[in-house]
Amino acid sequence: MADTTTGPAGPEYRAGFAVLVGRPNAGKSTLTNALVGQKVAITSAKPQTTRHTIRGIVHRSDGQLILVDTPGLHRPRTLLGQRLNDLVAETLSEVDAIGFCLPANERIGPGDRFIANQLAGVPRKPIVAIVTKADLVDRAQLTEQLVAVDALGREALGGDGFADVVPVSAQDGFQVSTVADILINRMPASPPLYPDGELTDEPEAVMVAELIREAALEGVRDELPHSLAVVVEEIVPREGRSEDNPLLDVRVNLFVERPSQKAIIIGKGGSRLREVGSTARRGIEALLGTRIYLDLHVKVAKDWQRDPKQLGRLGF
Ligand SMILES: Nc1nc2c(ncn2[C@@H]2O[C@H](COP(=O)(O)OP(=O)(O)OP(=O)(O)O)[C@@H](O)[C@H]2O)c(=O)[nH]1
Repeated sequence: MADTTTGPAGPEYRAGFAVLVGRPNAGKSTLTNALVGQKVAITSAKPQTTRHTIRGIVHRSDGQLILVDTPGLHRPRTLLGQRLNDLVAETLSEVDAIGFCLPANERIGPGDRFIANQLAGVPRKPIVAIVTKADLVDRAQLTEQLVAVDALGREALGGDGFADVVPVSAQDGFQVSTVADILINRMPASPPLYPDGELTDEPEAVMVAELIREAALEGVRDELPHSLAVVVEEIVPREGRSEDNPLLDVRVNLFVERPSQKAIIIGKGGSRLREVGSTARRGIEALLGTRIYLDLHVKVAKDWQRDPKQLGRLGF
């Protein structure tokens, strides 16, 4: 048997799972990308350690940090919100550390307090407060926010509060490696859980949907935050193509809630949708390693967030 605490860098090697939580727009996805340093790549290796979607893996000589997904912690206003919260609670109980993201440029609000109180219910888990978007404030404001966040931790969690409070800017790279240091230090001693170079094990269709969602939201995030669902209907090889020149047909539906949102996605004369299509297509071709024909349809599914049947169809 191999020594289970020895990794490439010797006995100090650590590996485990972390999740980033925080209210919508807190900067979780941007920080994940900055930590991982790349977008997604496919992997076939799947250790049986987690049932959750892996967003990315930070590989370092002293450890490995596996960032699992949480769809965001929301106040349960809608049915979708409740389902998300159940999922979040389950994820929180299974990770080794939690990173709680709070933007430096916004006052701590009821949404943050709600999440802090939820975190207080997770037993004996290191919770690191990450003050994001540090580039948007000056030093004095940043200090003030760090103090306020520290106070929130003491108030909500009791005792010393958060395990750490750290500022970061994912945008200009300030302190990104410090955040990785702090989280890796909270991981158990363990050999690497994934081979190097493998970033996520999301099924291809989920990653295809994510690339399209990202392209579709680019520049219009404020207008369409949680009202866009992307469903990959099929990914099939085009018939009659030779083996050395394959083409995949990728058919995708984008669901929005209102005709006005459909108009935003499509743009004047379809110009925006064409742009979304070509941006997403480049990403998908790189991901799948083959040329694709991308067929995008935008549909209105009224109030889909509140309809259990629709939720099932959309994969929630
Ligand atoms: N200036 C600045 N902007 C940032 C930084 N990190 C994130 N942002 C911006 O903040 C917005 C929200 O960032 P996301 O990473 O999408 O936030 P999120 O927490 O994943 O959001 P949800 O998916 O809604 O939960 C985006 O417009 C980002 O470009 C940062 O370090 N500096």
